[in-house]
Amino acid sequence: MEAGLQFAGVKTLCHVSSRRSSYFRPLRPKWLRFATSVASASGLSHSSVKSSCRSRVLKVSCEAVSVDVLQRKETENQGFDEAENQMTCVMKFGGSSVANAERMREVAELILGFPNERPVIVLSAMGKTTNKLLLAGEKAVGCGVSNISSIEELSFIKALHLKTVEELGIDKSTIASRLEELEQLLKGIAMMKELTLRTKDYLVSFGECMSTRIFAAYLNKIGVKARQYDAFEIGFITTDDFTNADILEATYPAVAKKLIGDWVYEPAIPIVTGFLGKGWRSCAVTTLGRGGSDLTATTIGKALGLREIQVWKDVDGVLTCDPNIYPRAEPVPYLTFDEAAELAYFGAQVLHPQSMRPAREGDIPVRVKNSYNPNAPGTLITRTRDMSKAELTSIVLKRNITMLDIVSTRMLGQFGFLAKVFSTFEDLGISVDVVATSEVSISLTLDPSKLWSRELIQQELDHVVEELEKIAVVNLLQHRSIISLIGNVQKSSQILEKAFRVLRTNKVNVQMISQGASKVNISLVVNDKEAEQCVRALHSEFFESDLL
Ligand SMILES: Nc1ncnc2c1ncn2[C@@H]1O[C@H](COP(=O)(O)OP(=O)(O)O)[C@@H](O)[C@H]1O
Ligand SMILES: N[C@@H](CC(=O)OP(=O)(O)O)C(=O)O
Repeated sequence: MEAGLQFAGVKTLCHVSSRRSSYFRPLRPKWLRFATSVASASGLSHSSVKSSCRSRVLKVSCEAVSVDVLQRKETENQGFDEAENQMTCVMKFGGSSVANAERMREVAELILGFPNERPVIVLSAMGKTTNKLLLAGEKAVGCGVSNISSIEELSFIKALHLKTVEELGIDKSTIASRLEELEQLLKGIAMMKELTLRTKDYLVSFGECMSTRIFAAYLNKIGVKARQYDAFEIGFITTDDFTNADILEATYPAVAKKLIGDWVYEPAIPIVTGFLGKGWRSCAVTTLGRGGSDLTATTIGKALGLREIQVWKDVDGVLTCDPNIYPRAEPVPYLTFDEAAELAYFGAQVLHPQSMRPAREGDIPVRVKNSYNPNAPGTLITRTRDMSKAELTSIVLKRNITMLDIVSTRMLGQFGFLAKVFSTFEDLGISVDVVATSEVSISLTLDPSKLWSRELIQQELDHVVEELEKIAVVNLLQHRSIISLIGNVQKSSQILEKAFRVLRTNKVNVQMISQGASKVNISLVVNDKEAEQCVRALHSEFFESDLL
């Protein structure tokens, strides 16, 4: 029996007989995953996969072929157990999961507790290191070069990392040069008296660069082969939007090629920095926005075609609302990618807003788990789920929103009004979140993540209003919140009936309502001051009324 990897023009790249211990065992999903990874690693997009009882054929859409991974193994003429033992999943651990030496030990144990998995590990910076680095940078701007070593946050970061290294019994040299470089960088910031977005990204990268080095060294020390990777060195190519960069397509084949190539050469658990990338023009370190390690994990999952992506947090999964607002929030067992994306986009801090995109594209399940309570089932996020009994899944709050009411000054029926409004936002580079329209009026909210990360906010808003006032009467409303009801919008009447009953009882006036095209989200805009109380009341109604 033969299996083949074929490329467009039906060029056979290699045939491997099943008599030998082979790369490809026909009809096995593992084989198919591997072949897909190799195609990706070679920069080839695969267009179709065929299978028959005699062979599986992977067709790809271009002829350029460089499958060095295969060729190397063929010449070694070995069995391809490593390929059979491809990496199986990605496990991402957030800052809270790797906050100190004890937590790192527990995470190592947790990973080793899955003997059937061969994971890629993605780590965030230890504990609150990212916040501390940013604060240290801000202080450095004004404190003078000679005072750098007395910045409290720098001392804290040094002490935390050195203590961790010592407690784990690994060599100080693992991070010593990083700490020295960090101090030099802060001196540079003090000298320049400025902290640009580009420098901010370089500054925060020290967090992930140190946590991954420490963890990889610890695994090696306890006899588990591990290899540390800086994402910006292995093909995480991004836009040059410092502090909020987007991952570019070129990332997938590059990352697959590097990780699979190294694994095949000598298997070792990859320990990859979350959150970081490399700007395609600047070649400087970029970051993917706060919480961006989730996106690193899903990107690797898609790049390698892994079976599962796990994100390990400090809560029992995605909850029915933010536990900081309402501690009785409950874990949500199942979500679709659409629900999770909407939930993340509308402010649930538990997942990075862009992180569902690669998982959805690669159709790879995402499991949100608690590293403090590994036995809890967590949340499983997949393409589809049984919605027949689902009503509301989760309630999300996004605070400090700016809302605009725009009413056309022209006659009813004037075409082109909406186009003019949106082209104004496009010209000013401002994204819009929630929209409700009639023919001559439009209410919308502005995306705070795009807006608040910039300076000159008030001037920008004034400018927006000035531009829009050329065609409309504009009312700017600040200090609003969006409450998003995520769930089965096929039951929207039922959801709205309950929601409005609660809001009426609480004497809350809804200022705008919108149901997104994704059909999983109804958004309500209310005053900031009333928002938390609304979320608590809605939670009681939707998730606890059975208990009363
Ligand atoms: N709907 C929600 N479900 C779960 N956690 C939420 C939700 N909304 C907000 N959170 C907060 O998100 C935190 C987990 O996200 P994050 O801090 O990014 O984790 P990590 O740093 O471990 O990746 C939780 O501790 C919780 O306070
Ligand atoms: N360290 C980065 C990236 C990240 O993803 O962190 P966490 O997984 O702890 O949210 C941040 O704090 O934003």
